[in-house]
Amino acid sequence: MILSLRSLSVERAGRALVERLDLDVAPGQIVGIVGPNGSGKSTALRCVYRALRPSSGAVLLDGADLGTLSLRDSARSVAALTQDSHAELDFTVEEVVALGRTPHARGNRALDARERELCAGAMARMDVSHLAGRSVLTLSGGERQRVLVARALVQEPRLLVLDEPTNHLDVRHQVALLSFLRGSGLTVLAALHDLNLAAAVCDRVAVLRAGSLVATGAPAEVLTPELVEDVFGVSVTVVAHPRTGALQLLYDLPGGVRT
Ligand SMILES: Nc1ncnc2c1ncn2[C@@H]1O[C@H](COP(=O)(O)OP(=O)(O)OP(=O)(O)O)[C@@H](O)[C@H]1O
Repeated sequence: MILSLRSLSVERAGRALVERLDLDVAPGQIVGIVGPNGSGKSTALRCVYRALRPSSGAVLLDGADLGTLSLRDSARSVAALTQDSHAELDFTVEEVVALGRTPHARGNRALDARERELCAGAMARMDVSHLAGRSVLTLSGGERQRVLVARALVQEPRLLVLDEPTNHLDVRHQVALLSFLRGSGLTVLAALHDLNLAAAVCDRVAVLRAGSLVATGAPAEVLTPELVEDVFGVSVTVVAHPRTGALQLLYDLPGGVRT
């Protein structure tokens, strides 16, 4: 396993935000964490990218307790796109993407040819090459999100942690990002709100409710109408996509056909 959460618990102000969470991510797998607002998805991810220290339990990276690694060593292995990824400095897009190489750099050296190519490739992949010289302060939410994904990619991590990666992205860029992840061979742990996107992209889905794991497994096993009703309080019909066969959750929205 690249990543194992072992009985991970996080408490704040006497309340368990995450409670005895066990979760494994194998090499090349995409594992999604889904759950209602406030169920502990971001809190669990924060422990993986070391913005939070667990109250008990452990995060193992390649079998080693993450808490025993230096921050620099773990940053070489784990890249994160977070809910609080700030790009508040007046850097250009190109400069922000290049910052992804920081954990691998010795001293203040310039990027070598391979790294420059890596940055250019990640910017092209995320469709931000045309923004290279722009200040990140002037970007739209979705453009900024794509720049931050490019920065995480140039980190060449063993594990990519993504907290709501499709936030702010238009449909085209959502599909492009998820198709890229699917074909990339990257090992990914992602918190996702959209259950259809989770079903389309994840090898395994973990469902959290009030900090506890209620189900884990392949999307088709886990995302049943019963579970979605029980955990999210929403009634759904599950169908197979008529062309691709992919699992689709149809929400019973009010209204029906307008006449
Ligand atoms: N520092 C903190 N102190 C107290 N409570 C906190 C703290 N950080 C988060 N929480 C609470 O912990 C719970 C879990 O938060 P978290 O951000 O992990 O949820 P989430 O599943 O990612 O939610 P969302 O879907 O809304 O992004 C929430 O109820 C939140 O208010």
